[in-house]
Amino acid sequence: MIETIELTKTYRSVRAVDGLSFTARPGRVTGFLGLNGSGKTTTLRMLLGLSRPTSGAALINGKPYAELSTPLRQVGAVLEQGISHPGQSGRAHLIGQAMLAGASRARVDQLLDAVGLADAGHRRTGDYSLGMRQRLAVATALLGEPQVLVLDEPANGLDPEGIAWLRWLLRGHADAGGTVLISSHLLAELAQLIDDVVIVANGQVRRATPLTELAGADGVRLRVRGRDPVRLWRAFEDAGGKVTADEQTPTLEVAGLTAEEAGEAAFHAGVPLYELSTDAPSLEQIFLELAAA
Ligand SMILES: Nc1ncnc2c1ncn2[C@@H]1O[C@H](COP(=O)(O)OP(=O)(O)OP(=O)(O)O)[C@@H](O)[C@H]1O
Repeated sequence: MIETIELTKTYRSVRAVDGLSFTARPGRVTGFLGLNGSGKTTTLRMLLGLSRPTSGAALINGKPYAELSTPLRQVGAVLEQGISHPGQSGRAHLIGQAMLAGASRARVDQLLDAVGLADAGHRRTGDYSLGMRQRLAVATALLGEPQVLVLDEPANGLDPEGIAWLRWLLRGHADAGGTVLISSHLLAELAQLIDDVVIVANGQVRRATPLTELAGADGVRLRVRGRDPVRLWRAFEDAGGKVTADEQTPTLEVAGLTAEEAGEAAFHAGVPLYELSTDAPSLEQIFLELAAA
């Protein structure tokens, strides 16, 4: 479980994180989304004890990172910066980290296999591609078999196959009861993966909701064309809809009514309809609207 409570971080005049409160729950993959500079990395760094909050709290399983008794066994992290020495092999890097996390060599080999680096384990990490470095970072995060995973832009540098692999891995972790928090500035990249979404802008939460409820009924617009647009307009407004017109065509756009309600209203007004369709905004559109400061 991950929780931030009124979390705030200021750098001189910049409020990088501004009273941020959200929860990422076990069994769920939570997407932490915002445009560049919205405060995601700063928040994750505070969760991982790499930066101290100006005020508020960032908690892993109910405690600040610094108070966790066995942090590497409770939380695994993939951060943007490289973590390994370029001259070291991937396997040597993992063995060094395994000692800190109290993990065995058998676990190192098992993880190299699980992240698709079994054949590249002996190669210098300096020669790894960005995607391979991301895979190594994921293996490092998993060493201590932590319940909580925090990943900052992990899809960076991964090809479609790598993204599919990451999705499979994180889904499995959450389905086994783990908590996964994953940041990105692209909703499209995560839409197939996440259960819940927390959208931030200017260091504040704009929306925290299950992904399936992000669009909500308010987001759906109807496109309606009929014989008498003026009477239709009035009928829809009388039924509680909010109507706008497309200037180029006699088509009305209606918010706040279902297709059934609009059809009934047109019928009662005695206006034949030529077209009635629903126009749901894409998740990306909604995200961009919410994320724009
Ligand atoms: N060490 C620092 N000193 C001063 N300002 C900082 C520092 N770290 C972050 N900031 C500022 O805080 C704000 C939030 O930055 P942060 O890196 O958390 O955003 P982000 O959402 O992770 O962005 P991105 O998607 O580009 O990684 C930005 O305005 C940034 O310039």
